[in-house]
Amino acid sequence: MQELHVDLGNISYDIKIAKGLRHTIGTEIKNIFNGRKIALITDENVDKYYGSETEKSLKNQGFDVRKIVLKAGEKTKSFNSLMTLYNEFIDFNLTRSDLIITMGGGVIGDLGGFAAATYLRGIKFVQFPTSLLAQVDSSVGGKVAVDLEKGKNLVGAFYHPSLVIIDSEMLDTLPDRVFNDGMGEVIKYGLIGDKELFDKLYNAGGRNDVMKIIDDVIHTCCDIKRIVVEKDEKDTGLRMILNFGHTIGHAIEKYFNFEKYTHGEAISIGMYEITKISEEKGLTEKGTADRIINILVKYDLPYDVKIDNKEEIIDTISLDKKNLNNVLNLIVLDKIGSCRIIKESRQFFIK
Ligand SMILES: NC(=O)c1ccc[n+]([C@@H]2O[C@H](COP(=O)([O-])OP(=O)(O)OC[C@H]3O[C@@H](n4cnc5c(N)ncnc54)[C@H](O)[C@@H]3O)[C@@H](O)[C@H]2O)c1
Ligand SMILES: O=C(O)C(=O)C[C@@H](O)[C@H](O)[C@H](O)COP(=O)(O)O
Ligand SMILES: [Zn+2]
Repeated sequence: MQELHVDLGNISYDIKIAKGLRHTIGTEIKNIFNGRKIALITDENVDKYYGSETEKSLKNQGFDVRKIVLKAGEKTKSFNSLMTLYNEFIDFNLTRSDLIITMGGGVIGDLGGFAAATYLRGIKFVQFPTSLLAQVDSSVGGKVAVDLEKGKNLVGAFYHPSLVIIDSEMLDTLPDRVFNDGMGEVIKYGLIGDKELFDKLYNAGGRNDVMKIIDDVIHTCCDIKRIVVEKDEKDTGLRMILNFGHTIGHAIEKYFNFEKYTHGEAISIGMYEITKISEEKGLTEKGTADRIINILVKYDLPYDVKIDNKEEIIDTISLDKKNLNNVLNLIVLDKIGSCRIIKESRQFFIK
């Protein structure tokens, strides 16, 4: 088992990473929770593979479990789903001494985490991430949210889990497209802070090679995120680097109505596009954008996209949460493995 401790004073928590950990989830939960009721939130795909085993493992420890299964996909990260969850919690008489577990990808983690942050003004929750993206990124750091029609994660909170349980064997049931989507965020970690990780992924042959070193890859990404979040929990400075590629990426997701591109795909385009611009402006080492294309192609990730209405993208960028007083905080690479935050206006995106 590999373990990390996110040190945030009285809201600190552990991240546990081990193959097969799902089989003992009941015991892991028993170690950190002495209440009785658990609302287990998941989606229909994850439920199909892991729903009954997880429920059984929890019930074997004496917990009273209510499994709530939502539709899969980004559109589930909505106020409608929140209402469904709140109503289920009330029906189950879930109280502040009880627990929520989010078992799924980033959609279930972000939505269920926000439900946990707000129901009864906050009840304890555990992240049990099942997609690559959720295991390397979204389950850690406490950003929980829902989307609005106007954009991504526009309503949310910083609300940390009490524990993160990661079993990389669960990635075996991921469709290739979803696995590669998670690789978008993994590549981000290499680009912003770990050239060695980037080189490993660049030289790997694809999914099978990555799976040979998967626990180390997950540990490396979670550790980078842990260090950043410990220094800037509330995203007022350093944490913005975790948003590399997201200014454009989130706008692309929204432009295509959250249907055409997944999050990892959209930020892949965002990472390439911003690097192309920053390289042209002499802010980034020459050749970096080409290396980004090469690695994205290896994982079947897109890097460019035809946009008819560029104004709309730029308007959405104005809603980016890193914008303060009309100043855009953008993340650009110095070179692979190193980045910085720059302050710009929307002119940056207009040639
Ligand atoms: N909070 C954060 O810090 C943070 C970080 C990165 C991304 N995000 C958010 O995460 C979301 C994307 O997460 P995602 O890519 O996990 O999407 P997702 O939750 O939609 O999962 C992707 C697909 O994989 C399926 N799936 C998940 N685990 C599976 C498994 N083990 N076997 C088979 N199928 C499985 C799901 O049912 C879904 O169809 C976006 O909303 C993004 O904004 C949040
Ligand atoms: O944890 C962070 O901070 C991140 O920026 C991680 C991102 O990968 C993630 O997509 C996050 O949800 C984006 O946050 P937002 O503040 O831009 O909504
Ligand atoms: Zn992201």
